[in-house]
Amino acid sequence: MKKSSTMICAPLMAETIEKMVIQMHQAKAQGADVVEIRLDCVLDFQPRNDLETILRNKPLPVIFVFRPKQDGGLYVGDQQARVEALHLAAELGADYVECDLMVASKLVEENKINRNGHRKIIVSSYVNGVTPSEEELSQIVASMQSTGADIVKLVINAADITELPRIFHLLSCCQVPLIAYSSGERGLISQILSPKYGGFLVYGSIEGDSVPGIPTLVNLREAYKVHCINEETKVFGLVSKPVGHSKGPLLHNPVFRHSNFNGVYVPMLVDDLLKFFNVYPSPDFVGFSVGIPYKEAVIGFCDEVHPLAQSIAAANTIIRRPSDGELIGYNTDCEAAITAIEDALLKEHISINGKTSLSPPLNGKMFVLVGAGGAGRALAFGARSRGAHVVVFDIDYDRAKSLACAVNGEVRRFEDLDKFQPKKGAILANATPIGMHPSTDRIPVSDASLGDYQLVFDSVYNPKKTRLLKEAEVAGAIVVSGVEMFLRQAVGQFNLFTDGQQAPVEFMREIIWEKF
Ligand SMILES: O=C1C[C@@](O)(C(=O)O)C[C@@H](O)[C@@H]1O
Repeated sequence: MKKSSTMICAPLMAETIEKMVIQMHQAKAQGADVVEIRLDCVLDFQPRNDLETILRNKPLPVIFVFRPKQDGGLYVGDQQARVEALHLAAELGADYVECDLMVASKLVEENKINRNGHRKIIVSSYVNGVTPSEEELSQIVASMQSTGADIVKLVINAADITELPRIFHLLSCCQVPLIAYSSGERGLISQILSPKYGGFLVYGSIEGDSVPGIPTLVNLREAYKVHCINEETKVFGLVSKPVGHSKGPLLHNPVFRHSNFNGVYVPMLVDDLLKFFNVYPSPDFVGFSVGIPYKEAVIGFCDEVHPLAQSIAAANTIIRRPSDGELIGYNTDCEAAITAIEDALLKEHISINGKTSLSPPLNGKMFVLVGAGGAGRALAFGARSRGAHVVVFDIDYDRAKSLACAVNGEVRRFEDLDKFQPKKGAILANATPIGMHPSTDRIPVSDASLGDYQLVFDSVYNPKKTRLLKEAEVAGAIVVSGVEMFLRQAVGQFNLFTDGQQAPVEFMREIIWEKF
């Protein structure tokens, strides 16, 4: 059976009917296809009057929900009154009425007797604890369907991203229209990818009135372009922890659309890499970006590693080879960061000398690196390959030492960073997350020492201009934002994700600098 396309539903939880009416119109303007009216949130609810007002003013199809306290709603009154209100909603012409299993059979029965055409009953259930197995989930849905439900809704509370493929399986196999998802950051992709697996609808909140655990309508429409997702859509995920700071979805998704490439890029909050790669072997997930803190550890999960990533011992990109499903690791950070720094030095040279320099701009320079993790390794190898002398600082001295050794550089104690005297013309590069959103007031080096550097680079890209860069600019250094590295590594990833399609670089640059 071909499933119809997934709708976007805005749950509305205003306290007055007047506000509900305003919000229904806002939801429509923000791209909702249907609204859910939470009757249990309305103070002093007057069933007939209030339902009629909603139905008279609705700009979109309406789902009425009257959720009791035990299911996470606000209604504490009499059960009979609740069923009667829902029944009245159906009678007055609601498009959908949602109820819990407890009252489902009663409502379905009454609705059948008075049925007049299209109103539909959604029967919902909340599953707490670990997500049940695929078989158990199918049984739950079957028993819910046996109440006579037109649509079944299952809300799961996954504690780990590795539980979500069970939801995907359920959605793709289910014969009855099904809403199934897990809320929260760890469940987010079960919502975004619902259209791929044929879900009946996904939820998005209106701007300024966010609902915990679900994305906003604008996010669904604009960041994830969920209306463009279908069965064939290829999924790319950012494997990271934390992941919420990433601007990757805001960049990759519009670029996929712009290039007519049927892909979606989603944040994947991964707690355990081993469990993750065991549970996500599906060919639907065709590629990954890798963020903190996994760039080094993922090397161990790749079947093959590109020589550059191998020498750096860190990957920020993984592609699942279509022919055999093998995972291939790449590093697009290295060239991204180094060319961003080189271009800024070349530009400076031209502005001072009026002509371009013939020698590689990093050759012979001191490159002071703070942070010897995955991003730091890429910077160190890149700087070394351009002839720079690398000095490494990290709070983990042994980690700094082993990186310094690998690039024939020097290691220094982290405590000595502020009083370190660099050579004239030295570069300072921050490859730690210090200063990243939301801890934007943090800085890895004291501002007093910043004037000693010719150029300061920060791999942090959110915010665009970190405190480190602001202070470095005041101290007179050339500054290079992590945004430039982020853009360039994403260009490299686009080429790999799309099997060689040319990235629309100018379009990407515009998004990054103007829309972020
Ligand atoms: O370092 C970064 C940033 C990133 O992790 C993100 O936050 O989107 C994505 C990675 O591909 C990249 O190497």
